[in-house]
Amino acid sequence: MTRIAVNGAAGRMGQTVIETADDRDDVEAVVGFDVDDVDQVQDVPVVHADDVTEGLAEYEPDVVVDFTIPESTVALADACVETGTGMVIGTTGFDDEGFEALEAASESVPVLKATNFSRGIQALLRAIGEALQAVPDYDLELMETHHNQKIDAPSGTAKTILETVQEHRDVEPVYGREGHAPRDDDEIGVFARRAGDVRGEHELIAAGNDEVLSLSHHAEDRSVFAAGALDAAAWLAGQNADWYEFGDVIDAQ
Ligand SMILES: NC(=O)C1=CN([C@@H]2O[C@H](COP(=O)(O)OP(=O)(O)OC[C@H]3O[C@@H](n4cnc5c(N)ncnc54)[C@H](OP(=O)(O)O)[C@@H]3O)[C@@H](O)[C@H]2O)C=CC1
Ligand SMILES: O=C(O)C1=N[C@H](C(=O)O)C[C@H](O)C1
Repeated sequence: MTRIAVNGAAGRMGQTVIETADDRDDVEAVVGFDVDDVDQVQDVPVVHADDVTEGLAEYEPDVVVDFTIPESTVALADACVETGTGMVIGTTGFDDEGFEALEAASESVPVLKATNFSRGIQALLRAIGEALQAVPDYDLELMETHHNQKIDAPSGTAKTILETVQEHRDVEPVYGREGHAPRDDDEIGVFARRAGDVRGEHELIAAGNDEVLSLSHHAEDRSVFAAGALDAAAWLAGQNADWYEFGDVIDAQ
């Protein structure tokens, strides 16, 4: 049984992670952290984020699952290094400095970061290289849609899709278009929509030669991300200090 802590316990994803963990017998949520003034989420005690180091020392989780904001994740990394706790990071929107702080933590504790913990997105990422090989000169465009409370844009997943495309095609992102903006051959339009409570939709299209290829994914519920993050936590508990990705968990099956 892997003991997990949940950073951002009172948030949309934090609550879903705690709920999902409750239905499983390989993980147990033992403590949550949040800046919100809550004592517990479901039956899990919640400690204020200011006291995260003390909370980790008291409840001794193997791994912290983090869905918060970059500033919180970076502060959490220090506490994880101090207490020898592994990190599963779902938070998106890091700048270079934040990302480097997490990489530094992975020299002391196991750190697994993914912009999307759904297995479908992992499959989509793996399909990109093969698809682009068959349509080398088609126009590429990338779109994502999320709920109206999402802070960062484009989504972390869209950035990962873009990076994966760039491993196969030399394209430069153009974020939205306005006015006279004719398309260059080597550009990829990137578009972010925010509306309602859309859980997460991503689509990469490749168009040319009188056809349109669409690689798309939509999440129907946050529980898909929670399930993947918990699979990652159970797997990470047995790993040494290093940097890991969600693909490592899938490859290990
Ligand atoms: N990788 C993946 O598969 C997925 C990633 N995400 C990412 O996860 C992140 C969180 O998303 P979501 O759950 O929707 O966001 P929410 O805003 O619903 O939840 C974040 C929670 O963290 C709390 N919080 C803020 N600052 C701190 C802090 N310093 N310490 C501890 N907790 C803090 C927030 O409190 P308060 O509300 O008071 O600010 C809130 O309760 C986003 O970056 C999102 O993109 C989301 C879904 C899937
Ligand atoms: O904020 C969200 O909700 C989501 N964020 C992640 C992202 O930025 O890609 C993953 C998922 O799409 C939901």
